[in-house]
Amino acid sequence: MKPARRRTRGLSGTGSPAIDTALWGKHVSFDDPGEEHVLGLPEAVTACLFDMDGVLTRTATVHAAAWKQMFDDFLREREGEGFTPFDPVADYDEYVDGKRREDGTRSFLESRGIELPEGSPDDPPDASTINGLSARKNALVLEKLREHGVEVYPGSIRYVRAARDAGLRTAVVSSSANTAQILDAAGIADLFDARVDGLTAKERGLAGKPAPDMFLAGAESLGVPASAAVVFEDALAGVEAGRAGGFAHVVGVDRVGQAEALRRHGADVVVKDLEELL
Ligand SMILES: O=P(O)(O)OC[C@H]1O[C@@H](O)[C@H](O)[C@@H](O)[C@@H]1O
Repeated sequence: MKPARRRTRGLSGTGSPAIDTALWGKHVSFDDPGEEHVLGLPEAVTACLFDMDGVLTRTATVHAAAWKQMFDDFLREREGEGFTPFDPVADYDEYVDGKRREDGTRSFLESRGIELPEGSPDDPPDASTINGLSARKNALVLEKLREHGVEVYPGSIRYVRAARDAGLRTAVVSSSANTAQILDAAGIADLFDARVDGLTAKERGLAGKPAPDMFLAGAESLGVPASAAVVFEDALAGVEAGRAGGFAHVVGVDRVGQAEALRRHGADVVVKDLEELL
């Protein structure tokens, strides 16, 4: 596949130094000051891998609320009213965001020194197991989504369309086992050539983020090497996965004021919304 088209920016001859793209959120010097790389991407990029919750859809906050409700109920039952509640920003970002459901449950409990048996995937929501708590959280997410519907980030959707118009291939790479339903509910499923999600990861035995496996599988399903693909992520575990996979570029999407942490975990650039790259 050909690299994305470049367009001339008309700055040649202005005597400007190499373009210091404030747009990218960090200093990036292009070789030729007369050219702007399409959509803020390095020239070698032919494919875009988008995380979903928090990048394409406003569902990260729905997940965070469901995690809080589930963990707070669990902690209250276990420790009484004096329990330390789940912090929907700090705990969510650090232990849960971007990870597959059971990994999120395990990781937060570990942070509190709580060990529970794994149980089995068909454990009911009232089972005191990793699978049981995960089922409880999923029931809450589905209830909230049914109640409120799914909203997209319009700037992200414009960006995905522009990427496709520029000849780039697109995939969704999300840890969520509810990805297909959420894309359908948002009416954006047809904007992607491939999908790797929590269910496919389980079926194919792929390690979850922060391991790079899901993104590598996304690139493979688009028929491109990691060196030709860019990762768009809002989660610390997600940018870490992008960095670990050796992708051409990792764009951190900062919806909650954690730009510095996204950079530390592997983002090459951080934007507040993909609109900034258009
Ligand atoms: O519970 P689901 O829908 O399978 O999603 C798993 C995880 O998917 C990720 O995309 C979200 O960032 C997490 O918050 C969420 O917990």
